[in-house]
Amino acid sequence: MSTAPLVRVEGITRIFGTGDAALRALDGVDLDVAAGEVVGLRGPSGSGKSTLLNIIACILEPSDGRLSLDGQVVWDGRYHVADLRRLRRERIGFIFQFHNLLPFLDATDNVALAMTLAGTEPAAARQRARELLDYLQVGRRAGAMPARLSGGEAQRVAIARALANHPRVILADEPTAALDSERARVVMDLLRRVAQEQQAAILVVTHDEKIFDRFDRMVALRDGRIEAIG
Ligand SMILES: Nc1ncnc2c1ncn2[C@@H]1O[C@H](COP(=O)(O)OP(=O)(O)OP(=O)(O)O)[C@@H](O)[C@H]1O
Repeated sequence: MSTAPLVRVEGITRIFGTGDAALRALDGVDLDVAAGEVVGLRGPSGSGKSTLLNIIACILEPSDGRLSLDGQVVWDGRYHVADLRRLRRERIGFIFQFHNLLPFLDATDNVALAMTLAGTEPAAARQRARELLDYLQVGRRAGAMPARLSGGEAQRVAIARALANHPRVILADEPTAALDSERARVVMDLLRRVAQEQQAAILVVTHDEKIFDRFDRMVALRDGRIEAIG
């Protein structure tokens, strides 16, 4: 296993628009996230948090800089990965503010689908889905449809789905915003456990002050630049 950080962002810049309308949403951002680390990313609205997350997820192309994942240069003026969709599916787990579960599939099948799309055989996918739901302490809701899950349960199912293909990089955009303090802490403690036990690198965008003490490190963005690291 390489000792390089799982996520390495070097001088990443993203400009939207051209000419007078050009906007530097990110301006030379450097950030490393190591295996086992849970890093928080905060900053005012419009400071570039989602832009950075989308660049690390290879959903959005940078304008300049270099992005490496697990020691491999992924972008440095162009992508060095032939199949970006496969990279996203197999190496990156994404957790959103709202769980985005498919309403017509139960909890198990929501998690299993992520695996069958990546080529896992359906019975094996369902078995691993149930194990993951147990791991996230929501196993007793394995057969429930999303509409019947509480916010905290649904978010834990969404985390199980994000973990389905053993990603080493997990990106979360406001994962606790819709949860009360206690449920938010449960979700964060589970993410910490995932980071440690699976040696994953986890980057979480958050405005949620009630979970600030749950991060190994907090990074603040302002106007597309890293403001402070604490
Ligand atoms: N596709 C786009 N086209 C043009 N401008 C964009 C686009 N996406 C983002 N921006 C601009 O880039 C800047 C950074 O946006 P971004 O969504 O990354 O901020 P954010 O910190 O995630 O904000 P919020 O907390 O409100 O979600 C903003 O000024 C935004 O308007």
